[in-house]
Amino acid sequence: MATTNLEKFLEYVENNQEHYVQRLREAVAIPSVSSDAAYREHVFKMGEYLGKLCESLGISYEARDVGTQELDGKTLQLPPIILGTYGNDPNKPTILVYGHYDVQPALLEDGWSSDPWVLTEDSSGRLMGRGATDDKGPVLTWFNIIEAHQKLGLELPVNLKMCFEGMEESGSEGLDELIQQEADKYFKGVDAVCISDNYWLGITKPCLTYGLRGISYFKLTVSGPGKDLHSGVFGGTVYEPMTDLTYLMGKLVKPDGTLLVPGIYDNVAALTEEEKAIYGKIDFKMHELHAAVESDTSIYSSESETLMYRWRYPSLSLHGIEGAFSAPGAKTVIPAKVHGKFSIRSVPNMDPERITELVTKYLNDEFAKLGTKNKMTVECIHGAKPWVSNPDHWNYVAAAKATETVFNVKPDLTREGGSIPVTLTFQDALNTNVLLLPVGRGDDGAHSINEKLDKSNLVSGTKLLGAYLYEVAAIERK
Ligand SMILES: C[C@H](N)C(=O)N[C@@H](Cc1c[nH]cn1)C(=O)O
Ligand SMILES: [Zn+2]
Ligand SMILES: [Zn+2]
Repeated sequence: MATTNLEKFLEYVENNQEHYVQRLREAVAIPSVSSDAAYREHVFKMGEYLGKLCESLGISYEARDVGTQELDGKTLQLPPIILGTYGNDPNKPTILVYGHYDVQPALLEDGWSSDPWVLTEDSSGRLMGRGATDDKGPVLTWFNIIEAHQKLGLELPVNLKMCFEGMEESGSEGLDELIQQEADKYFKGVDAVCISDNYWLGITKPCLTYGLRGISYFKLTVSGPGKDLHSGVFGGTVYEPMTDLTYLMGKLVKPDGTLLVPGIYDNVAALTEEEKAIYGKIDFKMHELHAAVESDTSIYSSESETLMYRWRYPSLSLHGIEGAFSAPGAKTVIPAKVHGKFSIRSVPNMDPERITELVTKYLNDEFAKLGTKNKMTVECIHGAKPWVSNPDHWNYVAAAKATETVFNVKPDLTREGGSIPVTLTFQDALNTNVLLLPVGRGDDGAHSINEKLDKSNLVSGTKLLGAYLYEVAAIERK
């Protein structure tokens, strides 16, 4: 029997694994941390790296300047949004793929086993390095797919449009405006959107993801003394910013995860019997969660409750305190100004503006009760709305078929607790279906130390996303 183009493609990918690992190694070596001004030049370098890939593969592209941002009192140039176009055949569907080329911060001293900017492969084929799974590995698969087709002398079955940003981990600044402006220009004619920027639930079963929580990220600042002070000389005689701040942070959430901000649960969508039934059918086991977090400190003992509190109820996490003493040793200091960082993961039908109002009022009320002479401010520094898509759409049917081709299994339909600001913007501004089609596993450790992507997932993910394009081209789209 004649070999199909898809079969040729799958075989090519299988035979070129080391090339894909090498490409990921080059990308991981660029520390493109978007949240830290000191790393901004590297975010630009990563954008240039993708631009060069586009050039080498004949992808027509533009590195779109989206202006500046204010960060820590400085005006910084925002990294460009890479817009690429590959193919323009009116007889083919057009798929828009999105990903991000910025990463979370990473320091060896955080506890990494090796340099986070050097991709390290262990004996089990785990490719460890910051951005390996979030989101450099998945972004590179789109280039791997185009390259494989060129080497094989094959056309892609679809037209591809690409949108890769360098600010996703810091609120996607500049992207929403660009999408609104370009909805009827660059993005015109897009039939569906595919994003690979999340993970399987566990470590073996692939999934398609149709919902995400939103995020409201807050900075709570308390200041008093004009400079850091000696705690022996001044302790007990001045109001201490850290004392006020930690008191307030302790008033935000209970250890069992309950949010303490009055009114915060008011708009949370009610749980229907129909929705409740979904959770029991998902292939997910508590031991997989325990393995992923490397402890058994889960709040809920059942799989269903755990999934509900990850996907459909809000959570509040305390992330850190900027300005506080945190080095080794025993410095006896009273920090003069401290910034507490926390975020709320929001769910349908919570509204970001209402969240900010409720949090601000609550913290001001609680601060007033302290009777301190220090000053307090609170601001939401970035946010994203929750997103839910229609998993019955042909885009999901095509992805499910591709999953069966590559993994020989029907994927689970999942939601996820993380946030990708652009999902809802694409859905609304382009009036199109958005699909999340993950490459990595639930234990990849995105945002954590020792982030990894298994080599087998890099390879199967490249096959999956390529097979998805074939299914999109073949499916009845209405
Ligand atoms: C799910 C995606 N890969 C991701 O990690 N998103 C981030 C977005 C974000 C928002 N503020 C900072 N980063 C997340 O969910 O934390
Ligand atoms: Zn991330
Ligand atoms: Zn991501």
